[in-house]
Amino acid sequence: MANGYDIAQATFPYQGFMKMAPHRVLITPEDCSSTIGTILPWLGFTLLQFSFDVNVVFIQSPPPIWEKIGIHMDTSPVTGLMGYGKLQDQDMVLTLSIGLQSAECWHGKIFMSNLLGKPTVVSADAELNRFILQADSRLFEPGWSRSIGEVLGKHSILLQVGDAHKKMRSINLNFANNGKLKTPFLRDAYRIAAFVMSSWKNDSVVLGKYEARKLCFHMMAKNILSLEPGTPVTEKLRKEYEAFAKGVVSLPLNLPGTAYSKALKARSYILEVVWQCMEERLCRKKDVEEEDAKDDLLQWTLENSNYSEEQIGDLILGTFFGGYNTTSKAIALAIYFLGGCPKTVEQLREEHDRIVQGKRRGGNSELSCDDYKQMEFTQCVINETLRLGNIVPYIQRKASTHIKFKGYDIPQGCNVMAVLPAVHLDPSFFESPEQFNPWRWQSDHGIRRTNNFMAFGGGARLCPGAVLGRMEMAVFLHHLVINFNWELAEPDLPMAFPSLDFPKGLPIKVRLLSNPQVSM
Ligand code: HEM
Repeated sequence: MANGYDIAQATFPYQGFMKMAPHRVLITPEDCSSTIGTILPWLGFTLLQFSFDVNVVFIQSPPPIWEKIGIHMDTSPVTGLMGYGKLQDQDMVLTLSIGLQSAECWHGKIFMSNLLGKPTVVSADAELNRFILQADSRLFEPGWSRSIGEVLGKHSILLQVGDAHKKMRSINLNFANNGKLKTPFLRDAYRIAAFVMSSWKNDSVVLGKYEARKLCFHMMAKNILSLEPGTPVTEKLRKEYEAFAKGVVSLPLNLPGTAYSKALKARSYILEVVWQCMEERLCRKKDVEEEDAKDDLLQWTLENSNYSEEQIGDLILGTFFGGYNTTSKAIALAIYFLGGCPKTVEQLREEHDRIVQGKRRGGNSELSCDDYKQMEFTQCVINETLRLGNIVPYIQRKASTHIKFKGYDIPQGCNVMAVLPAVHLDPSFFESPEQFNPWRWQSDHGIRRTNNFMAFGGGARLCPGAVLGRMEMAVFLHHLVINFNWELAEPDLPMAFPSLDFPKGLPIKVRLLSNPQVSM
């Protein structure tokens, strides 16, 4: 790849699923019942899931014994729940599960395993993944883990089926509709990104992960509850949301100190804030003049749905989670990838400098919808970040009925896990998949389209915030490249225990460009 940057050579651990071709799956059932095959994964899994902070420390200092016997925990988002290693020179992958069979054998791209004690069909196959995503909702229902249901709430959109799902989805689609993207969202993202970066001092170190989270949090807080950045209520809510987000994918152990129990506490606090906002709005409703009415998700839902207090709470928590967690991780990953790829930054900067010059000529200061449309290379960078980054590494469903697919039987009631990175990192779909290469997305007709790109899911549950998430990423990158140079202040690899994160917060050293393009 002429322009590509080889992430693999930059010790970026994203190779996990590429080892998964059937002929490389060599562990036999007998090996599975060995001590290494059962105790280690079990122990590993328990510890890893116990608390996110413990996870990170644990992974960063693997016991030397692991190295000796040739097992290393794969810290890649690709194999979030799995350990990968070599035993007697044979590749093996162990699924880490708490069940009777704590280790399973891998047999090709579609296989049965036992995850968290539940029989699960794991699909690393592009066709089956598409089938799962696109299938009629009568075939598959949501199969997310208990922690998701309990932390996000029983009315969460991720758990809804049939008409209840359609109804909640239409509220989400209305929230993130294209019309809003053109004006309020673009304006808010522009201002909030400028606000976030205005505190970056020349030659200082900032934590990229938290800076990205600030943008995404404030975007959601403003457009969901009309909360402005910087107020005490917003800041307290932001802290609680961090705890909440960490517990969504966690072992449902309600013991003091676990990510799960912290998330449940945070959930109660956030719901109190939401309900208080609701009450204020309902009390003021009659007195408020039409033009003073809030234009946010809460107001829209109050006026246009017959949802209960509980349903509104879960809707808001879910939209917040969807909009805040994923997009901020995508932005942090983009900062990380771009930091190692100066050619991309150069081309990105050219694109954004051109936009800024155009704006100056037209006498505008903020970004317009037409400016956004010109960000073609930026969209390639975003696609590539999402392909390689795999922020949502898998999608969980449950077979509602007995399903046959290409000679495989999926029993009714069985969990199904569509592993998205397996497709995104498959060399038959993406040449040199381990390379961060935004140019792969360019084509003579604009941005290349492929049904092997599944970062936003697909079908009836396709992410309703995809366009909004992309726009936030683009606006953040706009401010970043036209104002700053940056580099990693110290090594910090993205890890996936249990969900993608930068253990040190992605410390980057930022330098103001000598001719920054906008005043912040
Ligand atoms: C880069 C950013 C994002 C990524 C990678 C992403 C990814 C995804 C994926 C893969 C799904 C499908 C889940 C499934 O099939 O069960 C999904 C669903 C969802 N996303 Fe996003 N998302 C992003 C941004 C956003 C934003 C900004 C919002 C907020 C408006 C949002 C709200 C949602 C909601 C509410 C769902 C559930 C949809 C349903 O079940 O019908 N997402 N997202």
